Amino acid sequence: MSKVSLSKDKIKILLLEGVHQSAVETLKRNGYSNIEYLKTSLPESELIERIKHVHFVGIRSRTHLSEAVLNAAEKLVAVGCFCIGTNQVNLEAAKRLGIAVFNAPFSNTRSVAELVLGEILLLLRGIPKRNAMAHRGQWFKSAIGSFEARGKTLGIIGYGHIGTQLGIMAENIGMKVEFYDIEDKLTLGNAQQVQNLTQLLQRADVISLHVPETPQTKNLIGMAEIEVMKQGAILINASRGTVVDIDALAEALQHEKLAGAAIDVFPVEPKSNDEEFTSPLREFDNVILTPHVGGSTQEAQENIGIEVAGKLTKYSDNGSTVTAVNFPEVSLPELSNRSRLLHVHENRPGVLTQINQAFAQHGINIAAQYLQTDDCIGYVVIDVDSDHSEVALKELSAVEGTIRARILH
Ligand SMILES: NC(=O)C1=CN([C@@H]2O[C@H](COP(=O)(O)OP(=O)(O)OC[C@H]3O[C@@H](n4cnc5c(N)ncnc54)[C@H](O)[C@@H]3O)[C@@H](O)[C@H]2O)C=CC1
Ligand SMILES: O=C(O)C(=O)COP(=O)(O)O
Repeated sequence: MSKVSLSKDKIKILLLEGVHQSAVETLKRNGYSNIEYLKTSLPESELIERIKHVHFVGIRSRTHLSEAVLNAAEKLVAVGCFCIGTNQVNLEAAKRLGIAVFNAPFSNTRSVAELVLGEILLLLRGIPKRNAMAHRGQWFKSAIGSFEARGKTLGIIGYGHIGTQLGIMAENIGMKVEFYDIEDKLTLGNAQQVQNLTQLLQRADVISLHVPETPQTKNLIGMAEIEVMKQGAILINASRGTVVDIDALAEALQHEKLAGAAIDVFPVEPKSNDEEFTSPLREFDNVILTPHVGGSTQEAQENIGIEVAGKLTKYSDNGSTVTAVNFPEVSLPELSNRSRLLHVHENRPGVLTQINQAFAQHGINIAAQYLQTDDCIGYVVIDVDSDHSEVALKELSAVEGTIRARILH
């Protein structure tokens, strides 16, 4: 159990993977100056050492916050994922330890959709191959294997924030859009939801993946799925590397079942720009290979920096967990002339009663109380008169089932 009551200059923040400077500026503007900024991710052993002393950590998709890392993070209050995906964090372990995790669910979605649209156009025209040949001095002027996008069918797997935007843009250039999603979705434009994945694979000229990494999406596209795709179809994956069986894709390209592919994410990605990228796809001229840059634009990164740093400062300053991905969400008013106690506990019967009884015994008046729970933890926020705050924190910390308690003045 950790108890935190610190002035802002003592709150240590570790930012990894070169998050945008807008994050640093946002934190500083809010009074947080104790920031360590690294351009790379860190291997697990080094992370375990560094994270021990840190109250907030900011990462992108490359840093793995495993259970072992989180267990070592004795002081960690929250994690900021400066991206959409949170699969790199053991969310359950973080929750059990009372560590809130935030992300930026929208800020880079447009960037991914735009990149994919460009790739669709280039692949339908066979440009990646012609480009590679031209670089080698070969002149391949021919209409063979070169098509307009107009009238072709785009099959989107995962019709969420990215899939929907891509669908609208693709319709604007005359494509027919169909999608498969495990949820019933409001269709935008003239898109049509199909009932099963096989149907989508059979009908689409281009398949683009926009699902999260989950146990269900692991190898969602393998040999059997590629087999049912149209002869000469195109496959695009800018979601997560685990979603496509890369060996199956390489084989399909070898046999010219597929006319091309664009892959931005890989089962194993280099840890830094200095490490060599290895993949069986490197040999294919008709594959656009990009180094996980779907969301890497100036606009997206700047907005993400502001958004996630804003969520971290809000949680630190006022306790709000709105949009946390692994935590009960509590929206809180500004704190004025009082102290606020934040208490994360195991969700078991009687915790609130214990708190209220302990406060009553010590004559601590509760000015406001907010509670949200999920099946695993509860998060209660209590505003008290500042005179009583230290006693209140002591009492709160002694409550059975307490995971973390902290105080804000
Ligand atoms: N390449 C890059 O740089 C980036 C990659 N991403 C990846 O793209 C993914 C999607 O992003 P968003 O569209 O913002 O997410 P989202 O959560 O808005 O949409 C995901 C959609 O996939 C659906 N889905 C989930 N499991 C499915 C399954 N098994 N089969 C079919 N549909 C399924 C969901 O119902 C949802 O509609 C992210 O989870 C992230 O992994 C996101 C941003 C940048
Ligand atoms: O937002 C996401 O999920 C991404 O995949 C982008 O990851 P990145 O911040 O570029 O490492």
